[in-house]
Amino acid sequence: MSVLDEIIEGVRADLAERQARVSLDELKERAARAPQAKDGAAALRGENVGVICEVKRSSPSKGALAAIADPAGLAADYEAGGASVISVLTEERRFGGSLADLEAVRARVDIPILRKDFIVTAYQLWEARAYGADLVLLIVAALEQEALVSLIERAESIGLTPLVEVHDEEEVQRAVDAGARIIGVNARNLKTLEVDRGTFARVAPEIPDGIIKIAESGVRGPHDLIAYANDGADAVLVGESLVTGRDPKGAVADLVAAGAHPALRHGRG
Ligand SMILES: O=P(O)(O)OC[C@@H](O)[C@@H](O)c1c[nH]c2ccccc12
Repeated sequence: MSVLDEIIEGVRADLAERQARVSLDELKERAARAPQAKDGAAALRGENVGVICEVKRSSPSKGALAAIADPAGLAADYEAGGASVISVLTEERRFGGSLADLEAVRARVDIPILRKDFIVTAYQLWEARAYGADLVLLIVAALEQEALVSLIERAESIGLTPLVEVHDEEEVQRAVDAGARIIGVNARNLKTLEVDRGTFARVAPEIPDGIIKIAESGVRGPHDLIAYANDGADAVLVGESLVTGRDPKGAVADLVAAGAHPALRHGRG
């Protein structure tokens, strides 16, 4: 069984428990009371290279990264540094996240929030909305094509913006066929957990114009953002280097400043 399969097995077990506790109707009522979803695509389509900053305590590849006692405080630092979007890991077993983290971050920041999890059913989309997310990650490698199509449609119908994650050219084709408008190329292979920073440059040319392109994983600082931007990234998604650094706000500000450099505009369409 691959790491991805193992993660999803755990996610399904935890999901079954929540479904037994909270009915879909209750979730929908809660979603109706949540603040209206913000436009996630608009936040990523700006002139400058956007920076999606992640709240992430641990990962299957590295184990514990940072305790993050105050996820909302960290997210507020990201926002103050100029982040376009906050990504909140809600997977519990391997990433140490929770819906409580999502809720706390929502209460604190005004910019759009991405729920980062392994979404396999519509119930999780309603959770995302109920706890204040504006975008959701949908991982092509984790979903049958039919499920991918229906989750994209359902997400959009309840106001969520799907960020569809791919790892290779074939998955780009599936994402495009399924109607993705934002595609994230993850440099970390979820089956082997290895990071290959060349993945984006290889895969991004297969993404049609008009679709927002995000480079995910492996950004250590401004030089990696610039490299991804030169290969056509509209935004980058950064976790580890921010949560393990001493000055998250300053680190985000440095990335944002690099992403605002006029020279980068030529490489992107
Ligand atoms: O910590 P990094 O290397 O900066 O990567 C962040 C993000 O790309 C990574 O956390 C991620 C990308 N896709 C995912 C899917 C599930 C969980 C996590 C992820």
